[in-house]
Formats: sequence, C-alpha cells, structure tokens
Amino acid sequence: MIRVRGLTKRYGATTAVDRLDFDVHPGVVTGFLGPNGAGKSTTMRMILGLDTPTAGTATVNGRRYRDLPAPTREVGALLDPGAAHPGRTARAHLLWLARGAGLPRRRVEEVLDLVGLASAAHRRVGGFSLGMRQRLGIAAALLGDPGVLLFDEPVNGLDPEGIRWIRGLLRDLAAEGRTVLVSSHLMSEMQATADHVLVIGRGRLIADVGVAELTARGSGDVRVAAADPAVLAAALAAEGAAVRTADDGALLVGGLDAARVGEVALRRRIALRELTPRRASLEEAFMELTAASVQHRSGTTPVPEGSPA
Ligand SMILES: Nc1ncnc2c1ncn2[C@@H]1O[C@H](COP(=O)(O)OP(=O)(O)OP(=O)(O)O)[C@@H](O)[C@H]1O
Repeated sequence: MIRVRGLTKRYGATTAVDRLDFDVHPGVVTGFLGPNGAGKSTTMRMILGLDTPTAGTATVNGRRYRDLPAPTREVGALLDPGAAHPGRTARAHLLWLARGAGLPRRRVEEVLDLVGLASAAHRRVGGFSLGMRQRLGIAAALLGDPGVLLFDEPVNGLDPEGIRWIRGLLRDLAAEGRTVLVSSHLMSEMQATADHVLVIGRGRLIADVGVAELTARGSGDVRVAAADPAVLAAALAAEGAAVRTADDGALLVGGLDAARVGEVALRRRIALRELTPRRASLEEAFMELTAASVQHRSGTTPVPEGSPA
C-alpha cells in the first residue's frame, strides 16, 4: 500500500507536485495518468526516496522509503530502462543488484525466466533492443519479490507484442495481491490495463476514480452516417447539437441522444446508414477532465474515433 499526503515538490518557482493526497491499494492496477510535465515522475521519485519532498509525506507500507529495513523486498520500480551498464551482461547486472540487496543468486535466474530473458542472459546490455532493456528493468524491479511495484511509462517505445506482455504482467502482479502503480500519458493503454486511475495535471490531483466510473462520467456522443450528411449536419445544428465530421464522413453528434438524432433525420426524410450511441472512451473522459490543466496544447482539436466502450 502506498500512501501520499500533502505531497509537494517545488523546484525554484516551479511547483512540480502540489499537495497530493491519494492511496494506492493492493490487488488492482492503478494507472497514474497525466499530460507531460504533470508531475508523475517527480511523485514516483519521492515515493522511492530519490527526491525529497518540499512538504508532505509518501509512505510504502506505513514507512518512508528511507525508513524501510529491507527496501528491495518491499518495493520495486522501473524508472529508467537505460540504467544498466552497457558493457555488462544481463545476468551480471542482476547479480550485482542482488548482491547489493543481499538476495540469493537463484533469484536472478528466476527473474530472468519470468521476464523471458533467460536465453539472452549472457549477452551484453549494450546490444539489447529497447524492449529487452525494459524486460531487464522489470527483472530488476522484481528481484526482491516486492509487494509494491512502480512502473514509470513502461510501454514507451515498445512493439505490440511487448505492450501485450507488459499488460499481462501488470495484471498478473496485481492478481497476486501486489500494489501496482503504473504511470502513462497513453489513456488508451490505461483503459486496457488499469482498474483504477489517479489523474493529475500541473501537479494536482484531478481524479481518483475507477476506470468504469470515469468512462461512464464522460459525455459520449452519437455516431451517425447518412446518405446526405451535409443536410443532416445542418438540421442537427439547428436543433442545438454540436456536430463534427469523422475521417470516414460519418457525423459525431454531441448534445442530442440517438433517438433525437433519428427523429431529426426522419423529419427531413434523410436515410440513415448507421446510428450508434457511443460512451466516452477513457481518452475522451480524460481530455474533458484535463482540458483546464494541460500546459501545452496543440492548436487543433482531435476527433477521437474510438470504438464504443
Ligand atoms: N530536477 C528538476 N529541476 C527543475 N524542474 C524539474 C525537475 N524535475 C522535474 N521538474 C519540473 O517539474 C514538472 C513535473 O515534471 P515530471 O517529470 O514529474 O512530470 P511527468 O508528469 O513525469 O511528465 P513526463 O511524462 O513529461 O515525464 C515539470 O514542469 C518539470 O519541468
């Protein structure tokens, strides 16, 4: 269990983390979501004792990291996959870590197996792909068999097979009763992986909510394809709807439910090819939540074309 209370970090005039309060519970995957610069890495570094809070506390199993008697057996983390020495083999890197933490040699072979690196254990880390380096970083995090795990952007730069593997691993670790906190700016990834999300923007907590509840809270829209979309779009706009056009020419209608959209089309005698009410995806719900706290926004408004949840 991770507990954060009043956690604050200032760098000069920048407040990177601003009075955060949250708990991360065992047995579920908790996503830590926020746009770039929101303060996710800084928060994780403070939980791991790598940065000192300006104010507030972060504890793991009731103690600050530096007060844990055997930290590697209680908490493991993947922060920077580039951390291993390139000239060392994967096995030598893990043996070095195990020795430092007073862990037995056989644990190194176990974690190499667990992350699928057993056959590459004798190879130098310098020749590893990004995916292999991520696996090695995860092996290091799991070395002490800790009950609390933190992963900072673990899917960054991975191919679909690597992403699928990490997704399964995170879910398995949580199912074993561990506390799993995983940061990401990829909302779609969290929708597939997390049970619960903590959303932050500009160092502040915006939401601490179940994934199902968050997507239900988003406003959603209606997707409608018609023989004459321009006429239908004008008719819907006249009824007060917000109408956008998707890449394939279908209309995405906000502010009216599917029944009303159907009635408007019938009145104008416009044949419909599709009429689909869509729940907001996690990405859309997230965009609504963070719109006010995003630091850098592009000039265009994307039209997410997610499948209905
Ligand atoms: N060592 C530091 N010195 C000064 N400012 C820092 C330092 N570390 C982080 N910051 C600032 O704190 C803010 C939060 O950064 P942080 O890296 O925690 O965000 P993040 O949510 O992890 O984003 P990203 O996904 O881009 O890493 C940013 O404005 C960043 O520039």
